[in-house]
Amino acid sequence: IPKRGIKSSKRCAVIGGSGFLGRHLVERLVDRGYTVNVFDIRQAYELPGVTFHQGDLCDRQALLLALKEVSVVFHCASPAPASDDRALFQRVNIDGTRTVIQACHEAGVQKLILTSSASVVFEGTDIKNGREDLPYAKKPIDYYTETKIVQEKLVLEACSKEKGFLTVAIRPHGIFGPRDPQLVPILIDTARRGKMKFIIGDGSNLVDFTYVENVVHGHILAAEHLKADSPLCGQAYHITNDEPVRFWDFMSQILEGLGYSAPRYHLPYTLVYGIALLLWLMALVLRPLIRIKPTFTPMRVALAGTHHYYSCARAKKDMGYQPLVPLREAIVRTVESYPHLRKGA
Ligand SMILES: NC(=O)C1=CN([C@@H]2O[C@H](COP(=O)(O)OP(=O)(O)OC[C@H]3O[C@@H](n4cnc5c(N)ncnc54)[C@H](O)[C@@H]3O)[C@@H](O)[C@H]2O)C=CC1
Ligand SMILES: CC(C)CCC[C@@H](C)[C@H]1CC[C@H]2C3=C(CC[C@]12C)[C@@]1(C)CCC(=O)C[C@@H]1CC3
Repeated sequence: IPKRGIKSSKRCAVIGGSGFLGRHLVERLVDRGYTVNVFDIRQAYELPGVTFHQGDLCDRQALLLALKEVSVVFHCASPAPASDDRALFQRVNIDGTRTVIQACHEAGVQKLILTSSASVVFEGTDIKNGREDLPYAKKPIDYYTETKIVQEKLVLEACSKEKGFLTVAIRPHGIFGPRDPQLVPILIDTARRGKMKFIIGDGSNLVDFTYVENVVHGHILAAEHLKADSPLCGQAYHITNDEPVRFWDFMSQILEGLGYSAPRYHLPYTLVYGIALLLWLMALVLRPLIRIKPTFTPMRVALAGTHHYYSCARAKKDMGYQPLVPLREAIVRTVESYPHLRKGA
């Protein structure tokens, strides 16, 4: 029988706690006096006050061991978007999230905080100051996004005040910061291969990039404000730096900060998108024979060439969210954290 109510509210589990966001979240939770269980397919580090449970979140029995005595669960595990593996996304993000919800019920967990994504409403066309009531993308831009939509719906629909199980979804966008395995490493790899010479479109499109510590702050605020009588129950919240920036200015600042040239020449958006689509289709057809990983995927081109920034008004109103680290400072800290990616290093 689940024992709700007698557990410490500062005992939590972070599923995906070995990952980029997960580890920053774990570190902050420990600083705030939480006892943390990490559940992940890999153990990436050790930290006093943190117990590691290695396992796959699709394995309910393994999860149950990590959720024992836990009152709050943060679920921030996902296969990397770049894997582009439909079956894997379906298994982990959809079936696995069902298993997480079931295990939370069995273990008597009181709160589940999901890391969703602002991309659940993005279809490859402009979004300006988008609010959470925008409809989910009818034509999601890739398999990753398709399964993030289903995942978010599953978690929000599971919210039940009657059962004493409360859920909320955090939708960050373009997370960056120290130890990020995606944005900066992919950008620098592309530059090193001489492919960062072009700006896709006219370069004026505004986008949200969110410093990892601000994303962590949003998650902890959500967990601490999520109560049966709070407006957070079963809701989604955008968490960004609240400072939309030109996509190409942001990329240029990172590139120049690490000693690389910023892109200068312009290419028409529709041309690059068309080529990316063609390459993606070719890669799909050839997959049984050879695995090709194009750098400029349709998803990346759409992200690089359209406006997509989101309003955080709901998070400000319901949980008092304000970004802790402004964009300028966040870029400086990020650039300093990658000495090994500097030009010539
Ligand atoms: N990085 C970004 O820009 C954004 C990320 N997100 C979401 O934030 C969350 C965290 O992303 P990142 O930290 O960037 O990714 P990450 O790849 O660094 O971390 C994900 C973690 O999940 C773990 N994991 C994957 N499959 C698992 C499984 N079957 N069982 C247990 N653990 C598993 C991985 O081992 C990894 O440690 C994800 O849910 C992602 O969808 C949302 C918006 C933007
Ligand atoms: C090759 C260049 C045109 C772009 C290099 C940078 C990109 C790798 C990143 C720019 C925007 C990022 C982003 C994500 C991953 C990394 C970028 C494409 C996400 C897809 C990660 C997962 C999400 O939920 C949404 C993110 C949107 C922004």
